[in-house]
Amino acid sequence: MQSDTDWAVEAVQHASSAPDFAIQKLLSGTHRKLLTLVVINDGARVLLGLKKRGFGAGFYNGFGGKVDPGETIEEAAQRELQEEACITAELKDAGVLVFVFDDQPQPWEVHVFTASSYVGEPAETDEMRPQWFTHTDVPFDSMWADDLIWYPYLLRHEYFRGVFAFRQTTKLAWHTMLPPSPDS
Ligand SMILES: CNc1ncnc2c1ncn2[C@@H]1O[C@H](COP(=O)(O)OP(=O)(O)OP(=O)(O)O)[C@@H](O)[C@H]1O
Repeated sequence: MQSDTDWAVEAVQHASSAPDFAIQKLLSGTHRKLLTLVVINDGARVLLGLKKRGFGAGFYNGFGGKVDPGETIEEAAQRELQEEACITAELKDAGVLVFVFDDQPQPWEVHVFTASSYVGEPAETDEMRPQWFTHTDVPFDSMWADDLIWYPYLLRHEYFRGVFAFRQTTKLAWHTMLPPSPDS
C-alpha cells in the first residue's frame, strides 16, 4: 500500500538542505506515529488550549492526540476534542504535518482539522485549559515553533502539507511546505 506521506519522503530527498537525520528517518520506512490536531476557528478567533501535562506541556495548541488502534483518524480527532475541550464539531481537513525528531526513532504524522462552529461549551480538563485568541493575537511565543509557519495557511483556509525537522525535541532545524496535491 502506498503511504499517504510519500510526499514527505520526496520532499526531504529533493531538498538539498534537509538534515541527514530527517532524510534517514523518513527513508527508513519506520512506522509513523499518527496524531490529530483540531483548531476551532470562528472566523475572527481560534480556540486553543494550554497543555497542562505530558508532551508539549506549557505550550498553547489545538486539541488532539494519538490515534488509537481500530480508530479512524477523524474518530480520534473527535474523541480527543471531546476529552480535552468537552466539545464536538463538524471537522474539516486542514492539512498534514510530518515531524521528524533527531532524538526519536519514529516520525510523526499529524492530521490537522478545523471547524467553524461546535456543540457544547469549551471547558477546562485535566489536560488542557481552553482560551480564545483573535487571529492577530495567536500566542506563537508560547507555541510549537512550526505553528508560526502553518497557521497562516489554516487561517486563510488553504490546505497545507509540511515537513519539519526538530533537534532536541523542540528546536526547529528545518522545514518545507508543499503545494497542495492535485486530488486534495
Ligand atoms: C512538534 N511540533 C508540534 N507542533 C504542533 N503540535 C504538535 C507538535 N507535536 C505534537 N503536537 C500535538 O500535540 C498533541 C500531543 O498529544 P499527546 O498529549 O501526546 O497525545 P495523547 O493525548 O494521545 O497523549 P496521552 O495518551 O494523554 O499521553 C497532539 O495533538 C499533537 O498533534
